[in-house]
This record gives sequence, structure tokens and C-alpha cells, in this order.
Amino acid sequence: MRLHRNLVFAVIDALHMIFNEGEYADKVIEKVLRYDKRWGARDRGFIAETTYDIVRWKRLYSEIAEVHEPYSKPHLFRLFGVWCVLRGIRIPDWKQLEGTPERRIKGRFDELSKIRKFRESIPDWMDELGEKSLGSELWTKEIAAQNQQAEVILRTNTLKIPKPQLKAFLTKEDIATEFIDGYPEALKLVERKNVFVTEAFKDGLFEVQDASSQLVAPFLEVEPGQRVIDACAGAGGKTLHLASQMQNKGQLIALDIYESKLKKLKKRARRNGVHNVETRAIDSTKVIKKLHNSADRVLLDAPCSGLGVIKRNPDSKWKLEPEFVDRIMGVQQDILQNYSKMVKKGGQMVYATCSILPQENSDQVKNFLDSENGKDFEFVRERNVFASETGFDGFYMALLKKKS
Ligand SMILES: C[S@@+](CC[C@H](N)C(=O)[O-])C[C@H]1O[C@@H](n2cnc3c(N)ncnc32)[C@H](O)[C@@H]1O
Repeated sequence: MRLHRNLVFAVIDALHMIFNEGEYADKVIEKVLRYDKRWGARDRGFIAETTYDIVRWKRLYSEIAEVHEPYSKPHLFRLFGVWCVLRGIRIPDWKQLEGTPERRIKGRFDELSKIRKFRESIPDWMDELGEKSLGSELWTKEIAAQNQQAEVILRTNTLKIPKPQLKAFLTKEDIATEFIDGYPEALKLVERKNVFVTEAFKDGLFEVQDASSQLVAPFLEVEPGQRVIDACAGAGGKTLHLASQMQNKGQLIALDIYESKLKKLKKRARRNGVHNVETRAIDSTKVIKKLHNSADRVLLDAPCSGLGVIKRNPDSKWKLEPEFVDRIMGVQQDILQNYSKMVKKGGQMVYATCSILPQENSDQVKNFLDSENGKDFEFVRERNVFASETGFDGFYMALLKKKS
């Protein structure tokens, strides 16, 4: 591979903004990709993937390169030098990369790879929490799987098109996809491409949604004509899926504490041809009270640590703090306690997270079922989805039924 100076400089700029200025990797990449309109798909791919790679392996590369925060420009070039050597890319003869110690880098890599927190490039606290929560064997496998680059998965919008036709439509747009066993609406991209510029996307024929996330809406067992509440709807990834499962019939109420996210949801709903959704921002407890005992189905896609989706958000390894995990667990139990009141007798509720920690998952459900509000509910089933088993995101979902 021949390295182009302006592309590498864009990567160094991006790393500076992410590591030193605390900006989010996806936003930064969007920003640097606007530097030069002449960059083609391959150039853009290089910038995005190299930046994500160095973000993913920040701790390991920093130990190897013996650099630390805040990273000066020469430090960032040393990280880049490590990336080149470990990928077998010839170091160009630029002054910024002069004297890159190739043999020493390989030696340090072999040495550090014996220790999980360095090999997998994670903070000490996260390694300790993962091992304590999942046991050494599962955590070791899981964190290794979470460090693999995420594949691009699409969910067919069955309100508009059947999956085989979508596949054919995308082939015409030069996007090759394949089916995935066990995921009835999913298509996996054979090669990473920007799907947001396709006609199929603009026509609302699909959404980008990880395969594990596609398991959540069907877990709630919705039917056309029901009243369904998506209580932590965000920008609506699962709301849209619920709407397609309801065949656009019935009432779908999308709630969130952020109006801005619900605005995005509405825009996506229009593109998807979804007509049965209404949004309500939770700006007081009244919003929930008004809906007490009214819903056939309630989805609680709760805020969480995101420890199941590190492959999609590698910078969360450096942004997440143990105090946040403790705090969000309190929010999760509040959501279970208060929002479960919206389910009517005989109705069903799914509690889901994109975390793999039992403290955020089955323990929360158990604590809820043991509480006063939980007495009205019975446990139906749960599913723990691990990246190390499926290759997709880590997820948890539990189905509860309100007694009649
Ligand atoms: C896991 S995300 C939801 C993702 C979304 N369901 C999707 O599929 O795209 C959790 C959401 O819960 C929202 N949230 C956080 N605290 C909340 C609360 N107390 N009540 C309702 N929503 C909350 C967040 O704003 C965030 O959008």
C-alpha cells in the first residue's frame, strides 16, 4: 500500500480532535472527510478506517510507542508508525516518520500481547469489571470479538419491499449483499460502501441496523392494530422496525427525553413510509401517567453502558467511566419501575440493552420482578446475545407479561 501524505495528515488531525479535544470519532471523521472534495471512495475509506483502527488500539499502540496524553503531533505520528509496522505497511521516508523503530515495535507488541488489557487495548477498570461480571473465559472471548471491525448490516423495510427485491435493487446500484441465516430482514454488505448515497436508501427501502438490534422488535411480539409504546425511542431504529412489524396498522407512540432525537425519528419515519407513529417528549411525569394501563406492548430499549457495541463505537473505551455505569444502572431500574405501569393487563413488555453486563440486564429484571411494581408481571424469556457467539453486537432482551 502506498501512503498519501494528505490522507495521513487528515488521520493525524482526526486523532488530535478525538484524543486531545474529546470529540466523538464519528463526528470528527465526517468533518475531516469534508477537507477535500476530490477524495474518492478509497481515500475516504482509508481515512475513516485508519482513524478508527488507531482509536480502537489506542492503549496498545501508546504503550508500544511510549507516548501518552495529551498527544503532541510527533506522538500521533509515532502511533501512526506503529499502525504501519503492525499492518506490514512500508514506512515512507517522510521526516515525521524518520527513525521508526520497526524491530522494537514488533518486539514490544509480542511482549504486551501476553497481557489482556494491553492486547485488547482497554482501560484497567473495564478489564476488571468485565472479568468480574462475566468470568475470565467469556470476557476474554467477548472483548476480543468486540475489537473486530463491525460489518455493515441493513434491515429491509418490508413496508416497501421484500428482501430479495431489495437485494436485486442494490445489486443494480453496485452494492453486493448477502442473506444472514436467522435474521429474516437482514442483508450484509459484502464490501464496505457508503449506502446512504443510494437511491434505495433515499426511497426508504432499508435502514442500517446491526443484526442483533434487529432481534429486539420481534421479541416484543407486536401485532397490527395494537397500541405499542417505544418508551426510549431515540432516533427510532427500533420504532421503525416495530412499525413494519405492525404493518403500519394500530398506534405506535415513541417517547424519549430528548425532543431532538424524536425529530430525527419523524424524518426517518417519513422516508420509511411509516404512518402510524406519533412522538411525545417526556418533559414531565404526566406524559407517562396519561398512558398508565393503556398499552398492549411496551418496549424499554434502555440507556446503558454500551459495552455490547464497542466494535461500532471504539472510542467509547476511552469515553466511558465507571461512575457512568453505576449511574445508568439506577436510571434503568427507574425506567423499569415507572414505565412498566403503561402496560395493560395481559400486555407484554421487553426490557433491552446493548450491554453484556448481567448487572444491567438479568439482574435488573430480577430486581424489578422482586419489587412491588414487578409483582404484576411474569417472566417469559430472555436472550443474551454475545459478539463472540454471533459476530454481531452484544445485546440483551427480556420479555415480561403483565398478569390478567
Ligand atoms: C439505547 S438508546 C435507544 C435507541 C433506540 N431505541 C434505537 O433503536 O435507535 C436509549 C434512549 O433512551 C433515552 N433515555 C435516556 N433516559 C431516558 C428516560 N429516563 N426516559 C426515556 N428515555 C430515556 C436516550 O435519550 C436514548 O435515546
